[in-house]
Amino acid sequence: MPGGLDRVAVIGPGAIGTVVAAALHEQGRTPFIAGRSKRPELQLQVDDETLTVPGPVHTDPAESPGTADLVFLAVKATQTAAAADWLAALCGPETVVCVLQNGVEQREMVEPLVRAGTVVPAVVWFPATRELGGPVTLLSPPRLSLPEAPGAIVVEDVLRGSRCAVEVSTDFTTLAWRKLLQNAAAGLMALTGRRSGMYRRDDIGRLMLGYLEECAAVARAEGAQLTDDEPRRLLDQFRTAPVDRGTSILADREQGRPLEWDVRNAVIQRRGIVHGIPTPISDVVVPLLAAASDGPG
Ligand SMILES: NC(=O)C1=CN([C@@H]2O[C@H](COP(=O)(O)OP(=O)(O)OC[C@H]3O[C@@H](n4cnc5c(N)ncnc54)[C@H](OP(=O)(O)O)[C@@H]3O)[C@@H](O)[C@H]2O)C=CC1
Ligand SMILES: CC(C)(CO)C(=O)C(=O)O
Repeated sequence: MPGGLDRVAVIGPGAIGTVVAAALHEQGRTPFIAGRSKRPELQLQVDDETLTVPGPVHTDPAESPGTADLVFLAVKATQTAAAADWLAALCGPETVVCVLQNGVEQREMVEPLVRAGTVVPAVVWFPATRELGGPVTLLSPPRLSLPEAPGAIVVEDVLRGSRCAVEVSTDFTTLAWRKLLQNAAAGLMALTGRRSGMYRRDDIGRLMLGYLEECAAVARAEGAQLTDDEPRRLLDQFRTAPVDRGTSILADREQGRPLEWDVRNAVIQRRGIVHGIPTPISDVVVPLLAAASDGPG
């Protein structure tokens, strides 16, 4: 981690963490890399180019170089608690923690683990995949949305001019829920073991529209400005995507890892209860995802 004002760290050098680490490295801001599995370096495949981010990936919080100015947290939401020692080792009162995770509850989940510092959620719009033991592949240009909030300016400054675009929004609630709808619907792929092509089926299209209407009703109650045609627009987006386009929750299912069913799907059910909005499709989808993830059996 370089000295001065650019002490940047990435916790969780997986698909998303590697993309951000590469964007930082290309800008001369090579981050300190905090992970779970030892590796000498990170590799990112972008079209025909392979970018290498010098490591190593540190796996012991005792190896922390001290507090960072900016920490990107890119572990899965199911892994956040296990990354608490890294957060403790890298965060001081001036540290900004930018949470690169799906969901709408990043602050509630991460703030209790950051004893000092400011937590800023981000919407991660780009897909990236990670082969076990292999490089990460970037599938579309990296783009983040952040709320107009303390700390967002630090993220914007650090990534300015890099391959990872940062947008600071005055209506983050709408963006975060729009992305959550996308993730909730993508969760159906983890149930079928199929990719985007499955949304072209009429029966799945009807199920998805009903599910998205339900999610949109909860999102609106939470303050998101979603238009009536949002569910149809999203369905069309999934139907026109390449048939083999996956999603990180499907990758987790295929690799036998715990699924982010709580932050991506159950949250709609939970917030529906708060607002008195029925969520009959979630009431079927969520237990199936939870059981697929956590068993028993
Ligand atoms: N992949 C995608 O296309 C997108 C993902 N997202 C979201 O981004 C977040 C990150 O997802 P993604 O990058 O796909 O996940 P990955 O599984 O690819 O990466 C997670 C990384 O965190 C590491 N890790 C696990 N536990 C710890 C720990 N205790 N301390 C430090 N590092 C740890 C993992 O290590 P190990 O190598 O040992 O597994 C892995 O390198 C998720 O919330 C996801 O929903 C959002 C948009 C797109
Ligand atoms: C690919 C994308 C952007 C949409 O599903 C995603 O958020 C994920 O894979 O988790």
